[in-house]
Amino acid sequence: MVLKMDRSNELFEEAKKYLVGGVNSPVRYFKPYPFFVEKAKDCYLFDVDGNCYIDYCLAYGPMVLGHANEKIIEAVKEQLELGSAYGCPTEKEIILAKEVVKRVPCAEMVRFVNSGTEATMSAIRLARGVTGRKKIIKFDGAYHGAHDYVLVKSGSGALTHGHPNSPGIPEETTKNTILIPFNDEDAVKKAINENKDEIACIIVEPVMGNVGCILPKDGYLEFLREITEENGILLIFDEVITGFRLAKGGAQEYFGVVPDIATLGKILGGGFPIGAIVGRREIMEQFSPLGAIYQAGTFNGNPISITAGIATLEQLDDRFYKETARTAKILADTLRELADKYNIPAKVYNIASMFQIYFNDKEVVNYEIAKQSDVERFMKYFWGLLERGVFVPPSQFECCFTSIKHDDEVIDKTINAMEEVFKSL
Ligand SMILES: Cc1ncc(COP(=O)(O)O)c(CN[C@@H](CN)CCC(=O)O)c1O
Repeated sequence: MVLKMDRSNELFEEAKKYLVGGVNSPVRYFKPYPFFVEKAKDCYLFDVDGNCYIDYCLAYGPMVLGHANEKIIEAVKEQLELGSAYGCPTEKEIILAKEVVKRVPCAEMVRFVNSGTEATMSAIRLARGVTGRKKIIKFDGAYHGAHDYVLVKSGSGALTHGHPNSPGIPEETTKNTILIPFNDEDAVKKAINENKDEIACIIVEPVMGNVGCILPKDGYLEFLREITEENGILLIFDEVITGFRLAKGGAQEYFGVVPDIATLGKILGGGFPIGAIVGRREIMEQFSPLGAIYQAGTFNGNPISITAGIATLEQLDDRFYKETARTAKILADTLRELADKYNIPAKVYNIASMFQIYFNDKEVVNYEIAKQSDVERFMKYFWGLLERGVFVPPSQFECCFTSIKHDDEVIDKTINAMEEVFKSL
């Protein structure tokens, strides 16, 4: 079965002349060339060759209400008539900030920015400014956006395309970034003991969504909370993926562990650019203009993203969380059953609406093990699904997501496609 992709191929040839790799974000690039999207609605993407795909990528996470959500469109259309950027504060920023504070356990105050990258970059600066310490701990394979502090042993596209350590970052910067394996308590203790009183923060994805889907071991997040408190280290939960996805209050609510600072993005913008840093008042008030730690942005809190965010959060009700978790579990269980039925070594992980399969016979508890997965077999799985109208992110080191629009009929179609693919894996 071969997909008709002639127009995408033409566009790709044209795109490559002006856009590096024909794309504006490396994760969107896959060989021989990506499909180009014409439009999207609910759980579907429609490409320029007339192909329709059930979408489990959801633009790498934001589109949990489905594409072109009517209430978001209506709210944003109304706002567009009132203007799109004022350079002045608005009431809507208060409204959304209050909604975030209501949901996110560690949030007493909010600073809106325009991407997860800006959020984690500013959160790390905040931690360093507040503690007066230079060093940070991040975990092998974690991806916290594309900035200098964290592009070391990074996941997501950095790992997919073979450059987890990006060139162009001075050693003077990265020497302050301590790398350790996820889910390894001794490694944390050792790093802290070897860098006594020098570590400003530990930044962690509570569930690692950028090397596939790696869950924290029981008690691991609680352990991080305790050991950071004991050592005057600020704990940052990077909830750009897990925020508002695992629960209304994200991973903090789901696991019952409250960090000092959290970073948010993706879902919060309802399909428009957004990021946020949240935390306790005495920490957040050290940001400019009250404090000296500078953080700023032309489009910070812009009326369009804020409007979309308000319209999004109000739709994330109990049914949303129950349904998206149910469908993700059905698909994860299906993948487990198919791997057994066709005798293919695989491990499948799911939590709330997140799931991913690793073609690996070991339990995937960290980056090193994830990297041993059979990525060639994964891409065969990817193409097999795509040819059957199902789009998962084109990398073993990304995560799949369900939306509220992935109903039982869509799930059944997906299961049929998965069954067909496993026959020839
Ligand atoms: C946990 C986490 N933290 C920060 C970021 C950076 O957010 P953005 O700058 O892409 O909005 C991300 C971004 N995720 C990737 C995909 N896994 C974004 C996709 C892309 O780079 O195009 C993230 O997952």
